[in-house]
Amino acid sequence: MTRLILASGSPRRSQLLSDAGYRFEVIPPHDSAEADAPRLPDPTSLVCDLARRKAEDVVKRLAGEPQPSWVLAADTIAECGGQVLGKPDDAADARRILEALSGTRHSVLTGVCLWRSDQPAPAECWHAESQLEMDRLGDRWLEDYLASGAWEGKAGAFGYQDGLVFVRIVAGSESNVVGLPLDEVRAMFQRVGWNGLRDES
Ligand SMILES: Cc1cn([C@H]2C[C@H](O)[C@@H](COP(=O)(O)OP(=O)(O)OP(=O)(O)O)O2)c(=O)[nH]c1=O
Repeated sequence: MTRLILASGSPRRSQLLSDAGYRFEVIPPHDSAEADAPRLPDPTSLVCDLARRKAEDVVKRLAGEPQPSWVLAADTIAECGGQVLGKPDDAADARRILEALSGTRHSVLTGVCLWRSDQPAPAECWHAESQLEMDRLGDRWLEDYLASGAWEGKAGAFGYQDGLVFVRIVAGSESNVVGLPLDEVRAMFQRVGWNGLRDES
């Protein structure tokens, strides 16, 4: 069985893939994988490009391995009114992002890339999108949320998995919002003929 490498340092992505029953190893991409990426204006192109760069970083590190591996990478952003909102740099940036999302309908997009480490190019590179709506955030609530630090490491400065009552999904999947669209990932594995479920022989 060809092994699967999750090229991600995101605990949420590891949890989603593990809860879906897949056997995999984790090799986080280097930060440099994204460092020189162009800030593409189109959100779809941006998340696909970043997912590809993350996968490519790990594929290159596997070059000397005797057996090929499947490498899976992803990138998630929020998008509101054409503005791309990624992970906040600090509390002030988290405030800026949440104030932009407050009281709006917005999207969360995840780009996914699957690359076999002995191949010169990815087997799959695509994106999934979910639509969400967020209540208008009160100042007091916003101060408390910013002080909690729950925004750290999360695109859009919120974690849908945290059971937040102020944001709802109106279209698309929850797993896509949290960082890995599982239905599409499952279909992708079938297309490339990989079935690395833990309970398979
Ligand atoms: C919108 C949203 C994002 N997120 C997280 C998923 C991702 O971890 C993160 C988006 O940042 P990413 O840059 O996509 O991923 P990452 O830096 O966390 O990890 P890596 O690049 O190594 O794969 O935001 C949530 O946990 N909940 C949410 O509701």
